[in-house]
Amino acid sequence: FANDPEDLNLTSPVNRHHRVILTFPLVYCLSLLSRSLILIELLLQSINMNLKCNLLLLVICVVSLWADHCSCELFTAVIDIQKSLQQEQDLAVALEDYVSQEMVRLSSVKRFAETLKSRVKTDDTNSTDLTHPVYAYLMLKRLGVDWQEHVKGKKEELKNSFESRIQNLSLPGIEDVDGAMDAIVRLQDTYALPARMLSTGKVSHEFNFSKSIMTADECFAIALFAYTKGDLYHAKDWFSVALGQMGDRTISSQGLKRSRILDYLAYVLYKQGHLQEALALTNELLVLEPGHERALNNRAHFERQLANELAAGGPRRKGDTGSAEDEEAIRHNAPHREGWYASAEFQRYKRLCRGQLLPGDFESVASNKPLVCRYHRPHAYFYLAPVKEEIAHWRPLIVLWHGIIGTAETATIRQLAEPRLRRATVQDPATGRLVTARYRISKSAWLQSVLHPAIENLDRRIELLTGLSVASAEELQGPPLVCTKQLNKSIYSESNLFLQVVNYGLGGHYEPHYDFAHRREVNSFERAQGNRIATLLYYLSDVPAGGATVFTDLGVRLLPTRGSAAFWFNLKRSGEGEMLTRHAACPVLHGSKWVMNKWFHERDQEFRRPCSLDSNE
Ligand SMILES: O=C(O)CCC(=O)C(=O)O
Ligand SMILES: [Fe+2]
Repeated sequence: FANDPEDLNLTSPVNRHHRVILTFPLVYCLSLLSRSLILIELLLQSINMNLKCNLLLLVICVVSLWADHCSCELFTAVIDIQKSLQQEQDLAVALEDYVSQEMVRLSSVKRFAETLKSRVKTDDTNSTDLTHPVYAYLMLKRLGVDWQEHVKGKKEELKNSFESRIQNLSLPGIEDVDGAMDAIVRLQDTYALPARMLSTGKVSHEFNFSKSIMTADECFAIALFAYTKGDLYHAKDWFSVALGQMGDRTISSQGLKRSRILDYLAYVLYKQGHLQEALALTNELLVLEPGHERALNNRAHFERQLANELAAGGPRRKGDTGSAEDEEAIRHNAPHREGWYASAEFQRYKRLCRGQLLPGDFESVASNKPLVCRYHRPHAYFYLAPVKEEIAHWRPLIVLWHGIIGTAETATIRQLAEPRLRRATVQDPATGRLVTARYRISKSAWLQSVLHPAIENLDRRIELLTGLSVASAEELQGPPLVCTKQLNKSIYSESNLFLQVVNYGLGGHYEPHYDFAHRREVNSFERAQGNRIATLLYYLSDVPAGGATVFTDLGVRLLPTRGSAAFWFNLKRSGEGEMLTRHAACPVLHGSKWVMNKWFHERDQEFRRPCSLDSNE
């Protein structure tokens, strides 16, 4: 059977060449890429058919160029995506130039072909003549070299000049389109957004981009993306929307066939146990393409299954009916959700991101103290301008300090960080190596205090505010943990003040984690500076939708506001990690989220935050 439910890969209508389709632009947040490709398509249509093949090559060449040269992972920082918008015009001009040069070249090739043809007609050379060395030489030259020079030489020349021109642009790559699709599906999953809503550019009640209505092709590509990842739940949603966007058409303007969507959708429905619906769609497909072999097989298979079920006493319990409960069950059973993504913690994380608070959230187990907002004067420095402190949680203490960093300061820091942004990494606990990961989508830059007086001022302010020393605060980006082995104490006290500035990407997030290192981790912070005793997380931007910082074990949700900072101790006074500080950055739904981390280390805090004999403190 084509549709053996045990064998997804074999029966799946997806094959490798679908990856090409996946490279097409689909997501409004990468609309520049989408428009570039539409431009290519328009150029294709507007010129004569002879050029079509040639230009198809051009498209392939552009796509492969993107794949080759762009390892910059634009999707991992919104600021980079914004910058690449400027490239669109340059790409359009480069393509237009290339097309006109190609047209000149092709007309010369055409002329050459005509000359050859007329020569053949008038030439009376016969095979005996070719025993003559001069005749033979002329003929061999003509056929061996001359035509190649005419056709191949110029082509290479044009292609190379076009390629080098394109290489100077930092265009998005295939990984960016994949990253954008991944982001869409992540946002959909985290914030429980229906594909229909997203397809019209609506990510929340406040944000509705009517400019960004997705076409059937664009929805289909996201569906395929989810499908290839084994995420049938979201694939089904997007295939359905793609079908809806087709209206009555049997083929879209970009060549997507209705039958193809029906094929996938029927299969996904079947995999989810919705036999009746799968059969209905397969029948619809067969009306369009009566000879469709897989559909014929499938129909027979579905009918047999339905008959078996009927014989066994009607449809299976809930499940074939597409009820909400069943959807939920499928969602949990979907292959890619096993383990972590199906865990209670991940569900709690998503709930907190959505802002669905439950009784007990924000409440300290060990304290009945009410949460308060107050003016805080930890030092005489703050006498005239007290800090606006909001207690978000008592034990462990998590506070928000509002207006702790000015708008001009946030702008300066963002400017300093921008050219230094690199894809954020995480440490592989087993090897100690820094690696990129899907669970952390952002770019970060490390700024030294001496870089700008604004940072030095800030450091002084936070030393007075937290009572902690910044002398052992985080060192160098690459790789900070490994570096601790090589750096000695004197280096720390000289180049001590580093800040990590982060710009999140599309749907950018950082899944639940601890900021402190576990003892079992290779290269844990222990050696030179000690572990990360506390975190100060500055918010350098507002985030219009999404992007909250959530503490999954405490049920605490902090909303970023430009100029505020969150502070908490990662370690107990005994030096043990505070396991309740597990926290995460929720996916950014809309906007460009900037944060800055200051990680304080244990060293130099001995007298500022002395140990306690109480192991719980
Ligand atoms: O951006 C946030 O909200 C949290 C960031 C964070 O936890 C981190 O960078 O370690
Ligand atoms: Fe963190």
